Amino acid sequence: MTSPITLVKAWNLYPKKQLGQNFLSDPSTAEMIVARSRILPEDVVLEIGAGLGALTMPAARAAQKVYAVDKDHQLIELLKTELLANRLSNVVLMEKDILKLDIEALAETAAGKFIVMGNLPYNISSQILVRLIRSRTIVTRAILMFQKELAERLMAGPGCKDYGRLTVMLRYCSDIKSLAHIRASLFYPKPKVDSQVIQIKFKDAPEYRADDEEMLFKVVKAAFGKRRKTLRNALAGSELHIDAKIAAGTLGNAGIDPMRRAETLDVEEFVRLSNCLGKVLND
Ligand SMILES: C[S@@+](CC[C@H](N)C(=O)[O-])C[C@H]1O[C@@H](n2cnc3c(N)ncnc32)[C@H](O)[C@@H]1O
Repeated sequence: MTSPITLVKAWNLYPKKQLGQNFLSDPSTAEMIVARSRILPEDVVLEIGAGLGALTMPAARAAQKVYAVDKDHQLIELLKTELLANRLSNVVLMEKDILKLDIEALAETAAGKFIVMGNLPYNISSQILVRLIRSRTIVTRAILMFQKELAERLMAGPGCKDYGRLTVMLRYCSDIKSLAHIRASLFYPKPKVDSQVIQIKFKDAPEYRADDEEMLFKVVKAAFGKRRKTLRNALAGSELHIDAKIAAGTLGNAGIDPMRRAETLDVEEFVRLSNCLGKVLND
């Protein structure tokens, strides 16, 4: 792997802050991440934000095929040359905004298990995660690098200040674990904070199934939208368009004290609440 500083200078590029361009500059760290990802020769990988190819190249050596997506035209051109120089012919480069990519359609064309990986642009990490949760029937696993703060939020348990909307959505449909901690000094340019690599393994079926998943995600969003408020007030002043009386009654039916706050509820309680609210709204 040619160092990012050398490549960036040779191609007269400037890392773009608005695209979250902090390139992993240590090849052994990239190798370690791919090794811990346990990619098999039959696997197909979708890499989000390929950049200068730090993860693309070791992933291509491990997998059957890699779809490497990046929005930046210059980086795609550069990576084309790097892949040729490294004789890697199983990478399909895609110059595309990941938020506009039809992941389901791509996965359907893939003959093999579909694994998503990436050192995510920090400014759209949460949006990407929500998209993956919605596309999870076709994604076996995701191995994603996040800024440490977001990673800690994703791994938090009920009662913690970091526990939030994405934590509950992920806990509902996946098992997650930390694969590695990566120091900020291993990126160019150096970001302000360290990163963490997390593996998200989507469950075949949730342990506590919501009758209506969209309703569950709306309830979770509403509850954490005003996390300082009691659940009764958070739900009442939300996009669910229910008043405080209905909110309190529904919480009571679900066996949840209306005076509790969102961060104290576990996934099973959110599912119960969403199922009760679905019944009330459909009556
Ligand atoms: C943190 S860098 C990671 C680069 C490389 N994977 C690495 O580890 O060194 C994030 C990459 O995502 C790309 N990117 C940013 N926004 C994107 C978007 N909406 N769609 C696709 N790629 C995007 C950036 O151009 C950048 O190359």
